[in-house]
Amino acid sequence: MDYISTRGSAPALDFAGATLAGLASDGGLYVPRTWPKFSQDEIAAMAGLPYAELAQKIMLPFVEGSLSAERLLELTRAAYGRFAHAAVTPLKQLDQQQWLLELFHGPTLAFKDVALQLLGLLFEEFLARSEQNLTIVGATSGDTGSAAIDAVAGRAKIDIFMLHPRGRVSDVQRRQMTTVLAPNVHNIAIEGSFDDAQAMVKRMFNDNGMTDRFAIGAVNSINWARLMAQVVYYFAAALQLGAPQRKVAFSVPTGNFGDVFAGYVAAQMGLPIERLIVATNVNDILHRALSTGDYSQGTVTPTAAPSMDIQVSSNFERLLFDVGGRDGKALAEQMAGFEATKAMQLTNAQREGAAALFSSARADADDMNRAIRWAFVECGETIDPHTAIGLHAARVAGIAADIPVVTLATAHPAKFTDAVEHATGIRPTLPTRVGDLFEREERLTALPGDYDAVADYVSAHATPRP
Ligand SMILES: N[C@@H](CCOP(=O)(O)O)C(=O)O
Repeated sequence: MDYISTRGSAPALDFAGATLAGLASDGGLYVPRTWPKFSQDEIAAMAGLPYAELAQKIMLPFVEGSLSAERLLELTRAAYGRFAHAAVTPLKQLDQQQWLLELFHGPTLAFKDVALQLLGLLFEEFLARSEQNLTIVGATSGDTGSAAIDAVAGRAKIDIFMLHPRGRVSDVQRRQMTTVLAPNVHNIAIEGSFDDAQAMVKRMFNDNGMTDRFAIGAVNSINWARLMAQVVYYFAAALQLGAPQRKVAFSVPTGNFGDVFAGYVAAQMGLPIERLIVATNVNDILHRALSTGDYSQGTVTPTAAPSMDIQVSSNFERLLFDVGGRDGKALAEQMAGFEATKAMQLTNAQREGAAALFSSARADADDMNRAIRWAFVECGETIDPHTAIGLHAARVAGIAADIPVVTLATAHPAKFTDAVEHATGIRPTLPTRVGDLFEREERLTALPGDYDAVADYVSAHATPRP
């Protein structure tokens, strides 16, 4: 399988190359040249497989040429062996129609572990084949940071620099990053929003002064390997609910559009998905784009669901590319317009292509609190604010009663104790596997929201190319 850029001019790469490159050199995102397809019989035969084996089957066509089937299985077994639930992503029934897919049983209690545990191993695998080292530069609104740090802390040939918006992540989220004291881990708290941090990360990939000296790598969902690993749990859930004979809808708490784009990929591969519901908080650029075609960047409003406090959703570019006819040159112009004006109108083809599978809903703080309370009182489940936004959207989406609707439960409620206590009156406790998080020493560097300050810091601390 080879990978092409959404902006049409970067060289095509194989899976190993795309994984190490992260972002394409023309500023675009890598996507597979074609979508691999499974027949309905092939999908039916996957029912009941252990998660690591299912993951190997789903991902094998994407890694062809870079990993053997046997090696991929070793890596998926190692990655998912660290999860605290035997099913890895267990499914829970809430009522006749609503289900929760629990994605927070990994080491850092969020869905990001499902992909990043594997990505850490893939980096190690591919770096061992060459002289190359990797300077990972990432941005986080809360969950990616700790999951990425856990995945690469102490690994040879890797430095990681993780930028988070100062004061805008929960205490648990911050401590999960800043208490990892491995010498290759660098936490940077910047003044500004996640969008500011993400813009700096993307700029660094195109800063020749940096890329000449350092092999910059990505752990955000701009890295294709992240999305590939997230496709698996859509299959896992749908198979348990009767796929491929029965269609399933998914509601996805959405910020950077990576998790829900993985659902789109599952559908392209043949999984019968009724609808993908994009759930946003008041930072609703995606809801506006999908419902009116207006993709214009608003100001970020801090909320109790900080991981979704995002107004520029990187992976939306992958969808616009695919539903807009895969015209890299046209998309490069469209994205250049967005970068210059912070606004863009979807084309008719893009709107119609997206509307065929996606719908969207926006939840404010009241909607979110009501959903937390409903799950708690009516179903006996404690859910986190992000999951609650997904559940709100799932319940108002108007999906036919005979179609199961699965909300992706993206984070453990104990990552957001104050918000959950506010809605339920009960303070959730951290699982023991997280350990003494609040007793540990923290280490972080505060920097202004200024690209040059961040680039100087990275230059001073990263290992140059050999
Ligand atoms: N919600 C994310 C923001 C980054 O998203 P990613 O999926 O592109 O890594 C977070 O929690 O950091």
